[in-house]
This record gives sequence, structure tokens and C-alpha cells, in this order.
Amino acid sequence: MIEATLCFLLRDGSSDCDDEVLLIEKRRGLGEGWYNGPGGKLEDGETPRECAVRETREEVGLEVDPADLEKVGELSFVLDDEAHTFCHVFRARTFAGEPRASEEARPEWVAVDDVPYDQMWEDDQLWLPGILEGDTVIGEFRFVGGEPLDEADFADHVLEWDVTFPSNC
Ligand SMILES: COc1nc(N)nc2c1ncn2[C@H]1C[C@H](O)[C@@H](COP(=O)(O)OP(=O)(O)OP(=O)(O)O)O1
Repeated sequence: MIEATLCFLLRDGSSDCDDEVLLIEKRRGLGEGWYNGPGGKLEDGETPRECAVRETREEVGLEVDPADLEKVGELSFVLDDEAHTFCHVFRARTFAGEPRASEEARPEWVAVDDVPYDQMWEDDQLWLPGILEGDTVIGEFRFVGGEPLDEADFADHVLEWDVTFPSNC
């Protein structure tokens, strides 16, 4: 099973608008061409928090202090009844730098009310709005149809909201 992370960075919107979230347009690999948060697979010996910091730096050039990352979700993606990916989701409002594009990702600040769910993984519309509003979640999402995951069909899901994660995870 793959262990991975997603990191959603938030900032105040311009004028009286809602918050904005930093999304990436993924340029390669799983989910290529879709919007997502910065993130990726854990490397050997790496904690999820360290992975989220590294992937955010590599993909969009922003520095996040691990202590500023709030663990807000754990998502299990199941493909044809087998665990495929376990994803740790983080949220932060404090970071340094200006986003820049990389080989993997094109960053874009998007108002939280304008997140392009029609250009994202089908499951995202079920859990990301809650995360962007400040909630926490554990979810399981089942896909069918074989590899790769991004060509499989979304089947069903279970969600548990308002979860408390240990501060060190
Ligand atoms: C199934 O639904 C998913 N939804 C969302 N929002 N994100 C998902 C889903 N399944 C996987 N992901 C995320 C988890 C990771 O953040 C990325 C995939 O990461 P990738 O395979 O590109 O990992 P990297 O380490 O960045 O890849 P390289 O080996 O190319 O560096 O998608």
C-alpha cells in the first residue's frame, strides 16, 4: 500500500472575499491534469509531516514549518477491495515564500468557494469542502475497475467528521 500526503495551504482572500487555497495542477504521475493539493508519497524513514513539508517545497517552492501543519485528515483509497493508498491530509496558514511552478505542479490560489471540483478526483468534493471550512475527517473511498487508480470508477465511501488526531502525527 502507498502512504502519501496532501497539504492544503490557506490565506486570506483579497478584499472581503473568502479564504483562498493553494491548489496545484498536477503535471505528471497519478492524477495528472487534475487539481489537487501539493503532496506525494512518503520516502523511506520519513514521517507524514516531513513528507508534506518536502513535497510542498519540491512542488511549489514554499517553506512550511512542520509545527505549523495541522493534521486534518486520514483518507483510505481502496481499489478492487485492496488497500491502495493511505493519505495523511494537512492544513496550514503559515508558510514562507511565493509559489512557483515545478516539473510536477503548476500552483494556483483559488477562492475556497471556487474550487474546481469538476477537475479533481471525484472523492474530493465529499471531504475537501469540510477540510477547507476547518473540520477534520477520516474517510474511506472505494474504487473499482483496476489500475491505474485515476482511471478506476468511484464506487462508494464512508466518512467520519470532527476527528481528533494526536498533535505529533
Ligand atoms: C483517490 O483520490 C485521491 N484524491 C486526492 N485528492 N488525492 C489523491 C487521491 N489518490 C491519491 N492522491 C494523492 C496522494 C498524493 O499526494 C498524490 C499522488 O502522488 P504521486 O504519486 O504523484 O507522488 P510523488 O511522490 O509526488 O510522485 P513522484 O514519484 O512523481 O515524485 O495524489
